[in-house]
Amino acid sequence: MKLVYLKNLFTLVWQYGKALFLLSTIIKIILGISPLATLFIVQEVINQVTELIQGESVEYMSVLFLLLLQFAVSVLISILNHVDSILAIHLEVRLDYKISKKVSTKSITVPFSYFELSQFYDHQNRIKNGNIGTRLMIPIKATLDVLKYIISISSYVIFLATIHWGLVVISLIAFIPILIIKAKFGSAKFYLMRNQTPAAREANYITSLLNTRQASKEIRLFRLGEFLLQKWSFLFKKNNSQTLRLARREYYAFILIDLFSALLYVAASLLLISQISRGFLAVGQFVSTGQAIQGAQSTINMIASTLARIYENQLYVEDLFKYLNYYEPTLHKNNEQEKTMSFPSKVQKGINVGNLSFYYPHSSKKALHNISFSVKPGEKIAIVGENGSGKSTLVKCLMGLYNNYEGTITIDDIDIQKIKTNELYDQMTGIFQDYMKYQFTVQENIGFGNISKLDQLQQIINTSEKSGADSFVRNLPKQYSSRLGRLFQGGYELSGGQWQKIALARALYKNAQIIFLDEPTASLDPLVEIELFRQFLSTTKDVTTFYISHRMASAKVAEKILVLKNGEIVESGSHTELMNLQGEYHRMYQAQANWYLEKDSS
Ligand SMILES: Nc1ncnc2c1ncn2[C@@H]1O[C@H](COP(=O)(O)OP(=O)(O)OP(=O)(O)O)[C@@H](O)[C@H]1O
Repeated sequence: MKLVYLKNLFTLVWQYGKALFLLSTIIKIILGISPLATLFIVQEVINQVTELIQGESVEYMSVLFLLLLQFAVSVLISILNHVDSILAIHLEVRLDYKISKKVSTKSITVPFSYFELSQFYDHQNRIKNGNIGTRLMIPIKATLDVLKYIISISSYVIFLATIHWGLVVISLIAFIPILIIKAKFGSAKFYLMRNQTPAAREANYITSLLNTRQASKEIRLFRLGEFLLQKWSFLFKKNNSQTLRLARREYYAFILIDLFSALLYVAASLLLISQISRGFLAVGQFVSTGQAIQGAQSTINMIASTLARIYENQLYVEDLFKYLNYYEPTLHKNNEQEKTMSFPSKVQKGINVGNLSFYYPHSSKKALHNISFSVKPGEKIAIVGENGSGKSTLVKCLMGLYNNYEGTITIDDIDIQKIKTNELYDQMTGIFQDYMKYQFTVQENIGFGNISKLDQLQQIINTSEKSGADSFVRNLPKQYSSRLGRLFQGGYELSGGQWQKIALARALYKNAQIIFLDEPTASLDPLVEIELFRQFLSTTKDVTTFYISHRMASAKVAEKILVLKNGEIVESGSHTELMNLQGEYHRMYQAQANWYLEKDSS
């Protein structure tokens, strides 16, 4: 058991809920002593009542006082238990909030390339499986419970020792096998869950496919329902049968433990009977000793289960802290402290890319190979090439999303890896192929492009006009306050092209010096695309623009065109230069032009 993670957890608890934790500890100590107090009171009550029945002179008031005391103690125990539960809930909610926030902060601060690692996804999934606060409270509550049980067992042992030392030995012998078996199964369960995560994640993915609107069209059209359901059943059953097998083995072991405990109980009873036959025990002592033996055995059982629970959950705690400290050295070329340079307030020389090569994590194939080019401030660059030629990868490297590349990317001779991340992103904007469709209002969807100006409605409207979104937003019932998407009540679904115009507006809303457009107009018809491009280029004259488009007619308007093939730049120049070259660009352009001509004449 690695106690260091448990210690880290307690440090956090101390940090976030010192008073709650202290109060809870005091309550556990009082509850730990309470069984001994109850035993003594019960013993006295029975002794005095027995004497009363036998006609011996006993003070009625003293019996009444003992009964009242017994009542008061049981009420106090009940109140303390409830207060303890309330304190635990407070602590749980606080921990859930603080640690969930830490986990989400981790997600938004790790390098983008972490999301290419499936083990990072699996780890994230394991951590977020269930309520974090509840899972963290289990070892905390359990540790405090162990403290309570140790106090209780000590008091039972002292009590039993006053009767006969053999009773102490019998009670303690029960402890060892119970502890071993429960710890063994606790760890087995955790490792099983860990091994099951990839299959569970895939099963969850299939469930989400079966339940989403987006997938439901293809599922019906291609009649995928039955196949996906079978795939899900296979994964589900595989995990379930492993879980059930372990549960069966665990319960067989528990049956053995119960048999062993029963045997020990018989031995203790024989010892008690021999004590009575030799006249060493009064009725009250006999009853309370019986209670003490049972109490000791059940407390031992509880200690063993609770320690096993701590063990099982400390593995979760370990997993959580490992996630919070997850660090993939190869994906961190420069940490934030080393990023000391500012982004030029106005780019003078431009961008220079030198011998850029890039591998995706855990991939042996180069996605980019020896890319070199330079771009003047305000220049409009089109990147063209066949599917998989490396266009999006190049754009992501230029955006600073990946930093584990070979070669250099500089802006006014400053290595982008040395520029403070916030400043870099303040000066860059863009729209991705898989842009987001935020299920929020239009104003938020566009305003997210410049979060500090989220409430500047007039500026949002101006930008929306530039992207061609304003005309249909005006027709929505609540215009810019209309919620988009169907996920929440009252949302309006847009067409693919309309969503794309909203995403384009979001990209334009930031006054950045560089803009990246990765197929920003794929959902628009060609004429609208060209018109939008012209409008866009005229309003963003000073902005250095990189755009990827599969429509060669759009690339034509660029000042410089980069032609990518298998991760390399095979040609670069203006449209006229490249057409004269009669190479790859010419081939692609002609192919598209012919296609349109053929379509026209048919
Ligand atoms: N996340 C990833 N992990 C591993 N390899 C990837 C990843 N994304 C892309 N690749 C690979 O990198 C190469 C370049 O992909 P990229 O997406 O940059 O191409 P593209 O030119 O933008 O293609 P498209 O026109 O289809 O969008 C491809 O071989 C692709 O398989």
